[in-house]
Amino acid sequence: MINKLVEKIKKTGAPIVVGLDPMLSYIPQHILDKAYAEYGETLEGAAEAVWQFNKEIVDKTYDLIPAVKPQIAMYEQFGIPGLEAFKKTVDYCKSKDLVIIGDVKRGDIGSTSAAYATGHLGKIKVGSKEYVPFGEDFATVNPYLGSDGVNPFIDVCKEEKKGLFILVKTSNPSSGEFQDRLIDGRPLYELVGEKVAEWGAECMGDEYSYIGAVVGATYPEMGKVLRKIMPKSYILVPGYGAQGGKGKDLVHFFNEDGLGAIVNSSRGIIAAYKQEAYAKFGAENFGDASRAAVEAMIADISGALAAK
Ligand SMILES: O=c1ccn([C@@H]2O[C@H](COP(=O)(O)O)[C@@H](O)[C@H]2O)c(=O)[nH]1
Repeated sequence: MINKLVEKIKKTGAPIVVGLDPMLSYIPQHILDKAYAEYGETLEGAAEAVWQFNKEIVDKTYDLIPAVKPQIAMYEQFGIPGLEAFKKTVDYCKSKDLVIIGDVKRGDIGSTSAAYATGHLGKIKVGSKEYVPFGEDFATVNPYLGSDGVNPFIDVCKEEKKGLFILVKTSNPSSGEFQDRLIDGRPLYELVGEKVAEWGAECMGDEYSYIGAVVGATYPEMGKVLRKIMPKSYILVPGYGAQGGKGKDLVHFFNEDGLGAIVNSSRGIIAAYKQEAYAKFGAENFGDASRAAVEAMIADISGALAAK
């Protein structure tokens, strides 16, 4: 799957991911009204609105982008209907040939990680039948339980040709509380980065490893150091747009080949119609606003890379 991701990035010229993080407050009223008319003001109604919202955004952007990143928390908040909307979204994105990064941030003791890995990246046998539970291509993994919490994910990736993005340095303001703590004079995130490079070396695709890392756009200096520590790992970079990251901050997340990083924006794309810059589209045309925001993001990042 890493080969497909790299190929799609080269083909689109867009090292970006659209984050499908739907909140009811981002969904235009006409979509909510229609879903509630059909299903009532219920979890089912909310999940239907989420699905219709996602579908329009995917329809308006899929030809520009290599990948999407549905954030499972935004679906879990609507319970079982929300998870059904997550699965429907994954399947729809697959039908559009997009690479799907499940932002699920899982990780536990080995036996539990194995079940998470099966659920998100693998297949499950039930009697004589085999099922694909959620079917993402990549999953985000929390490595802070250590190798035995990560290895079951790697095993499923090897079997299924899938991939991981392992949390190394997260984009949030307090990520330094633990991740920047010094151990033998080195910040913890660097040690985790070294471990990602080690795991990744055993899991090479054609050019890059299918074991990647998450490093926040909000910490460009650390991104520069981590790029060197993990030269063959793709870096998923959240924190662009709504969290303040800009193209010019991100150039050192990329390798000299112009590859090696993929930048996520969620609210900045899916709720673009609420921003002044895209207000002219109006809520009715929110998908067109998202498309314009994707185009602006591509121009920002490729402009910054060209000026590097
Ligand atoms: O360090 C991290 C890891 C994951 N995320 C996730 O990315 C998106 C960001 O959303 P925006 O609306 O573009 O801010 C969201 O799903 C986070 O859970 C992150 O932000 N930082």
